[in-house]
Amino acid sequence: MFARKWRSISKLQQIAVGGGNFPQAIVSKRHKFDKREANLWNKTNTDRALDHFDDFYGTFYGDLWPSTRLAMLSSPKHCALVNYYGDYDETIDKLKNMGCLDIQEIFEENRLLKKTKKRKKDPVNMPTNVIETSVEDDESEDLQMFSDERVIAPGQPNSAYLNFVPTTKLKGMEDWLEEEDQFQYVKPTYDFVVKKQKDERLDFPSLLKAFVFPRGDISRFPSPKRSSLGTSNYYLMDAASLLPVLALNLQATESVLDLCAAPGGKSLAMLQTLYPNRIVCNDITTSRISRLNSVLKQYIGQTTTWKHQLEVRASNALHWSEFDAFDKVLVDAPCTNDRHSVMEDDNNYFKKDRMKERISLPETQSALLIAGVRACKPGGTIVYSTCSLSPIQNDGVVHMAIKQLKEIYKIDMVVKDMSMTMNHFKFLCRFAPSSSLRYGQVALPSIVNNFGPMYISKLQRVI
Ligand SMILES: C[S@@+](CC[C@H](N)C(=O)[O-])C[C@H]1O[C@@H](n2cnc3c(N)ncnc32)[C@H](O)[C@@H]1O
Repeated sequence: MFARKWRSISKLQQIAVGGGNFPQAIVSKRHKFDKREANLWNKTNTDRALDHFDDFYGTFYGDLWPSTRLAMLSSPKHCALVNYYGDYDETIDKLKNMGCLDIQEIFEENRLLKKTKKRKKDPVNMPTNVIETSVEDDESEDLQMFSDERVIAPGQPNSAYLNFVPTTKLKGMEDWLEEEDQFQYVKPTYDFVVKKQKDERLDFPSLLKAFVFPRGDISRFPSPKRSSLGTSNYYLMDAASLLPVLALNLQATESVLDLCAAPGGKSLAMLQTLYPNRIVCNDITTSRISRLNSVLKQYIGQTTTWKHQLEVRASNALHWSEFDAFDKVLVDAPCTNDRHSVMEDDNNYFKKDRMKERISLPETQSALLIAGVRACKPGGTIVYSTCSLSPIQNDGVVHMAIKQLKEIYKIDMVVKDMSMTMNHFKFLCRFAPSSSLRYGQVALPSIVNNFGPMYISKLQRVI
């Protein structure tokens, strides 16, 4: 632990505490590391974020952390989301000619490949007439391999970090409390069980087309071009941001709420499916709503397709009052935005005077998820996502929300296990092993395909 902290402070600071190249034992005798003191040194916000991540994620993700760290400190990759409302076919051809890969095509190929591999494993018992059977058969095999419903029982590993530090406890700690210090307040919650079911088969929306450069290729997309309709031909976004939208498994004529929608990348991806018969894009921040509106103008343009179906709302989701109303709800919550936190000093959650706000994020996220569930119809689907690797902001929030939904609102939830589905996206993202998470999947940035971080948890409201 000391070694990690030691590496994360600058050479100058090491010398200042009598270190330099001194063996750690000598250094630690001369100067015991003090978190409070370290934070008083002149560190930038990004330094503080990295220190925090080295400690917290280093412990949680183990061997996967150094390569994730390297990727987060390197230039991110993008995908090009083709705009249905701007030279769609021509853009697809252009992207293919540039050597880009069609995410949808590879996803479907992987699904078929997996089916073929399974058959090869057991050729003797395989009746010859099923060799060309449909993809659905493959999914049903998965179902057999996988128990239909699993109950996460109290006392299983990882359950210990699932309570938050109450913000009332923060008094007097404003200068130095780390997110990980929330652990010291944590008591295991062994008083309820969470049901987990295998996720349904994902239908990749046929019109949703997004392209990436192959693995290891760090080419950049040219800026989007104006199409013949005046709209832009593609939207550049993190490919991992498509995962929460895909996890919703949108179907034609469904109603969708994007509770924290701005600046609108995921809303735009939903619109590209042409599926929803109603879509509400909500956000609390006026300036970000303006960005959302300009994205919609730039990409949807003058089309009347969405005139009566698309609504942009500027409201605080915590006061949402339209209950039991939507088939699908996306809660893409505000979070520490880890990539931003290690790269940009401005608007950084690790700024000293934002400490309270940062530490209270899980409570806010949990309240937003609860609002999203209450806005969803019974039987409907809710996807919770963040672009943080923090187990507290991810699984911790989902756990807390499920518990409160049950206790306060008498709403039962089921967690959908998306691990099988996400297997088909391994060409795109590197996922943390399922054993490290209980309620979702997390895409870890990797230098060969630098997307993410992105955590996704899929829930179904039972009643
Ligand atoms: C991660 S960003 C959303 C990104 C967006 N989904 C996208 O794909 O472009 C989180 C958003 O949550 C919004 N937000 C934070 N608190 C909120 C609240 N109480 N109600 C509604 N929106 C909120 C922020 O303004 C921010 O735009």
